Amino acid sequence: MKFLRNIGRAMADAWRLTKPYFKSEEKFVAWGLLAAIIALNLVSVYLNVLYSYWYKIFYNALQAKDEPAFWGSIFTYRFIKGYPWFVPGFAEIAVFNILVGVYAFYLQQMLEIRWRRWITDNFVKDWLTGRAHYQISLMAEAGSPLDNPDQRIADDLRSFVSNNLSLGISFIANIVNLLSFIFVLWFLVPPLHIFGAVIPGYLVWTAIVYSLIGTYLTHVIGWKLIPLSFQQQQVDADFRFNLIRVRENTEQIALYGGEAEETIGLKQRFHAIYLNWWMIMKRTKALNFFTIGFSQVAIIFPILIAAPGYFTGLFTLGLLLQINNIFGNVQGSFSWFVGAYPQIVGWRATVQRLDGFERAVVAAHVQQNAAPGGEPGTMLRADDLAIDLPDGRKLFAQSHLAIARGEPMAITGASGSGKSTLFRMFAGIWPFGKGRVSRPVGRSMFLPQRPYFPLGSLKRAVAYPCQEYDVADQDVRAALEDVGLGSLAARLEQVDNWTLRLSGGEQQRLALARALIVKPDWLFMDEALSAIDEAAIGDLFALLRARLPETQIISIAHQDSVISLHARRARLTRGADGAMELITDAEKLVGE
Ligand SMILES: Nc1ncnc2c1ncn2[C@@H]1O[C@H](COP(=O)(O)OP(=O)(O)OP(=O)(O)O)[C@@H](O)[C@H]1O
Repeated sequence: MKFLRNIGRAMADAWRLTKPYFKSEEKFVAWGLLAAIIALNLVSVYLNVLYSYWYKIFYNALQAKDEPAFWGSIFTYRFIKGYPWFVPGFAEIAVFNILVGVYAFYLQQMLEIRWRRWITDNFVKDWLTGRAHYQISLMAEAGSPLDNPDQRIADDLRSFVSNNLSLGISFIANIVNLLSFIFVLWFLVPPLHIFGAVIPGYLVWTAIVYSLIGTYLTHVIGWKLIPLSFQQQQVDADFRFNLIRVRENTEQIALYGGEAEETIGLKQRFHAIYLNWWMIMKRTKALNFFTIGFSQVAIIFPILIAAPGYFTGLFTLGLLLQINNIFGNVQGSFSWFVGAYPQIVGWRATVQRLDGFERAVVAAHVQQNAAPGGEPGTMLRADDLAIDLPDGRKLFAQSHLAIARGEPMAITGASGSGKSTLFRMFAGIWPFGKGRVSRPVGRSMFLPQRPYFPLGSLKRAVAYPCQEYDVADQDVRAALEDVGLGSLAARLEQVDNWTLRLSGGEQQRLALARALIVKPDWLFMDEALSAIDEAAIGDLFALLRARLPETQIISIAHQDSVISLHARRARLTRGADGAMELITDAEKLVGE
């Protein structure tokens, strides 16, 4: 019962993931390809049935030493007496089999890549819209982690689509194969007379019992592979993620001389792969003993069952071998589950991981919507605002806060006091807390201390988050010149890992160039000048103000040289209840 319930749940999950594509704008192509693939597979079943009749003709010709019949069976069509259909020779069946086999697979691959493209686009979109990717990362800290979303999008989707198709199609083909051969076997073999009873289709019953026992035992031995396979995908992804971290932080690691530590860390990660793999190996060994043994017995089993009929003269050699072939097909189809078990195990684990991803994305959107919000206004304003940490601890408590347009404002406070988190709240990405935050109308831009650069050309790095094709080359060059990176202006097309290539100060200058291009109404800088040499800070700030006269600047800053550039100040300090509060320089605050 539990087994059937599990199968039902797996099918429901898989269907939920499958359905959208077959109802999408690509549905006609999808259904067309699927229908063609299934049709070709059915033709293949039909060719198999033809083969079984061909066997009989062929072996009877051999037994009768009938040379013309022998050659005829290889090259020409043969009409079988008593049957309403004809049997082509071996050559014709083989040619059709080749064509059907090649095109069934070709079309299956075509459907696979189209489906994968569609579902990957959708997963990427779901992950990136509504800041779900960020909320998912916060969920891990709030206690419901989703491991390696990248692997789920890249690897799990690939194997889901491919396993779904190959398992689904082979399942359908097997059912049709089974029904066709049961039909043939039932009528081909005379009923068994035993102890005065007559058992029609006794070989069919034998095949059913044999295969059901096989299926049941396979599941008993193999079901533990499902969680192990799930676990394997996770530890593999963890290991790869750690390798990527090393690649991305190669310079820091080299400077720290952290290679030995990294080696141990990677070894430990790999150890998790190793241990889990051992468990998979042991289970697979037990399963293989059974499935390989089962298939070995299946080679001889039908001959053993039918041989008495041959020896008593009831069957010709041709019929005996036909029965063997047909029984093999019936039993093979019944035992589909046995052979496909390892693939089903992988498929189930993949479906679980993708289902987990989808649920996490839904939860992430709910969490994002929980971020305090309010009607946009002319100023940045918060009422009854409280900010918590993901684990529920209180970080910031303030009933009221209003920042109007005016002179640049600097926000200061001790390390870890919550300045960046306050900015996250202003940006609307921090869901932990309550109150109303009314963000100013117009475009806001946030510059973090460590800028992010997408992989690609320098122009893409500067234009980000705008599309590089939406920004004119001369604007990018002018912005680079303005922020003192004129030497880069001639290299816009150069592709590099700019996070590794540029110095910390250059990276921050490049981020300022972005602000010059975007011209936001509100510019939030979170220690965005911290890596720039003291002598240049004043000039760069003056440049920002000159080029962006309409932009309201709010900076988080520690350095006096930066703070002094701001006419308005606010300070995060600990209030009476232990949570932080923002104390503003009231005289200079242009209030409500
Ligand atoms: N995603 C998070 N999960 C858990 N705790 C967090 C998270 N982000 C921030 N915190 C915690 O919230 C507190 C405030 O962090 P925040 O980065 O806002 O401080 P800050 O004032 O900007 O510090 P600094 O001046 O050092 O940059 C810190 O104790 C930090 O550990």
